Amino acid sequence: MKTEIYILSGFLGSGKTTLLKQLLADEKQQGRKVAVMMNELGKVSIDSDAVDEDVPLKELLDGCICCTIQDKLEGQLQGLLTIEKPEVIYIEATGAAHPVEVLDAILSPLFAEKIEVKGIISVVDGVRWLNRHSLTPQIQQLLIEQVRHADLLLINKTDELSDMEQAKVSGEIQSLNQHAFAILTSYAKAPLEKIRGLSMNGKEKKQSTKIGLDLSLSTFVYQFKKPVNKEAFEDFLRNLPDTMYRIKGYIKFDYAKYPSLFQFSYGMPIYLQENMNIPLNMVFIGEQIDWNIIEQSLNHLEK
Ligand SMILES: Nc1nc2c(ncn2[C@@H]2O[C@H](COP(=O)(O)OP(=O)(O)OP(=O)(O)O)[C@@H](O)[C@H]2O)c(=O)[nH]1
Repeated sequence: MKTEIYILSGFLGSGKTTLLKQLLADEKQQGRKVAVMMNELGKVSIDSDAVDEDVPLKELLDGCICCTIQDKLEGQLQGLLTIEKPEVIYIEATGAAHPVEVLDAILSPLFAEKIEVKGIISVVDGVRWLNRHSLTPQIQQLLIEQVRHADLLLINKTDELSDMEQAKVSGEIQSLNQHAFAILTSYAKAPLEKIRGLSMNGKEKKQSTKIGLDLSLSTFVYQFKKPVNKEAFEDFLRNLPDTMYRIKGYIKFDYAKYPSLFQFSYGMPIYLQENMNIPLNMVFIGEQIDWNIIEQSLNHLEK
């Protein structure tokens, strides 16, 4: 059984913890084994009070997921997966994290096959959204990215918005992200079956258009069975669409004794020769990618 992972994204104070509490109460009813990972920008995490004592909690203090503590997150996740073996993990990402960075931080090629990322749920503070123009351009951009990359959107704090304002926020948000289901909520009260029904796996995801293209952010894990030719692999890289944001994993070239760790982000490839055998898993994160074509090309490299 794979461990399900849900990412709760959204700006500071938008209502992520309020949502998390409901999800945890529901998990308790279902009797599933749950873990929570949180990261906060400040030193002290108040939100951990929201979590029951029997839920393993890994707090990631001192920074956002995206940069300083990415390795720490990976290590903690691996620890959880090998020791506690929860059935489901909720990751409450700080308001300062970009969804691609969060996905990147949790999808390690060493244990990607043990997890199933169910989706990114972005909680938007409706009031803050309407007043966003008073925020710095960087923060406005981050708010937009969190909306654009969500699989499910909660437009929260509707109790503080008039009907007209609610219509305005939902219109703006839905025009930024047409594939995600958007729900107007007060105190993040969302139908939980919408959350449970999410899937981010590029190949399992319901295709959203006739041409079979997946419009949203999605992930894919490939396992090489054979060594490949480096020139052919580099040809494959050159033909990738610009919306392939990250690739990382282990690949073995036909001339080498051991695999190389390969990293690719925004078009830049990096190779690092390993000195032992490691399972040849490669993780892909992209948007609007036809994963069947990627899989066929990778299969072809192994011929
Ligand atoms: N009026 C109103 N307040 C809400 C709503 N949802 C949450 N709040 C309040 O907003 C505050 C922040 O909510 P949290 O759930 O802690 O938000 P968060 O996104 O986890 O915040 P950080 O942990 O700071 O990122 C709390 O005081 C909540 O009680 C809502 O729909 N309406």
